[in-house]
Amino acid sequence: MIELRGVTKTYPGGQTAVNNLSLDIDRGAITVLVGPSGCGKTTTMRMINRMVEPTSGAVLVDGEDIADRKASDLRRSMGYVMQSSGLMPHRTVLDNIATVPRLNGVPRKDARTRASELLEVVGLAPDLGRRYPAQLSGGQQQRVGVARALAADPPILLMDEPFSAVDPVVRQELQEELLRLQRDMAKTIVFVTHDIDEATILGDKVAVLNIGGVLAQYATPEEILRAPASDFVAGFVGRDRGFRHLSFQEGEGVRIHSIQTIEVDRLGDPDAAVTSPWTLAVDAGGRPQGWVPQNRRSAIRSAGDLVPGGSLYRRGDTLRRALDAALSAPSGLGVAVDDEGRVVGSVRAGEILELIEDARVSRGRANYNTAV
Ligand SMILES: Nc1ncnc2c1ncn2[C@@H]1O[C@H](COP(=O)(O)OP(=O)(O)OP(=O)(O)O)[C@@H](O)[C@H]1O
Repeated sequence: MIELRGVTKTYPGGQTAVNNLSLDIDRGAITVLVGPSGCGKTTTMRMINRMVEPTSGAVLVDGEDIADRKASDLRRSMGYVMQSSGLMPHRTVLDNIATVPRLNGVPRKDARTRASELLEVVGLAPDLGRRYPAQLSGGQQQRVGVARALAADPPILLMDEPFSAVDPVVRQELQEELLRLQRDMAKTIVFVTHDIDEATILGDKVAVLNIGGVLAQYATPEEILRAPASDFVAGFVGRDRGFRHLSFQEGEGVRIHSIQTIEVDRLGDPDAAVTSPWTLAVDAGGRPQGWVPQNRRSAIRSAGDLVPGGSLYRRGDTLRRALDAALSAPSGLGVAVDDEGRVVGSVRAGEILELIEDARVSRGRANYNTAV
């Protein structure tokens, strides 16, 4: 566990970046520090590996004051991933990943073997290991940055805006990858971001900081969305928080209705019945391909003529996914699929809203009153 005990950092020149911050960071979990630009996130993180020394207060790791540890040893026991991947441009990807193990005395061959394994762990092809960082895309560089931070198998991983320089699609992939890795690794991860969505997706716990490194709220993402502790937090969490909170509500009770389907191969067959206002076209494996509106049946003769579908709801997904499936479907019928992606039926927005309302009521009035 990492404990910040009344930590303050005033930079030379008088800027107080972090003011009397106390925080217990759980072992084996992802703790996200989030807040507006300049609120002291990076300073806080850097006090954990002594890249920045606190002006007062203490940081403890497993009960030991890190001021008593040699800074270079401490840093090697913590992986560090930055926004710009921070890779050394004149070294190959493999050598970059092997850097810290080499510094720790691991023989070159062993360090490179481990580096190759790590490339695979972070989802990169082995042949990329021979390239130089400039020959990789931004997203690939960030993956290498993660591999390098993991190379010495440190119990603690510090990640400072590691995914903010890549486009939203790659960013989502990297977030999913990190969560997948974390399920196996169970590292103690401290993750800095200014993006509240990223914070709520990744964090087991989220610390919202205000300017001056003042802790505004420290709670689970679910709680921060449901019950922001102050106007500042509510404002920072921003719009759609009610909707985003649905990400934390299980969609198990969602009713699945039967749905009329037609195989795409039969679209050209005028005898193939389309009796519902909207019929879902499926491939031979039963996977959804798009919609046939009854009033345009004659114009839809092949897969290319179909009206595109919306998002899909898998059984067990959250209420947010269920509602999104229903709202994004042109038919108003959210398509529900099984784990293999085969259509199992449809879900309806009105029923999902009823479930949301039921859940709200059963959470209890007192609880809800603190949320609004
Ligand atoms: N080396 C430094 N010397 C003086 N002031 C600094 C130094 N580093 C940071 N600061 C100031 O301390 C405050 C907090 O900076 P910090 O980088 O920790 O914030 P942050 O929340 O990580 O910001 P961002 O999201 O913009 O990266 C800012 O006002 C910043 O200008």
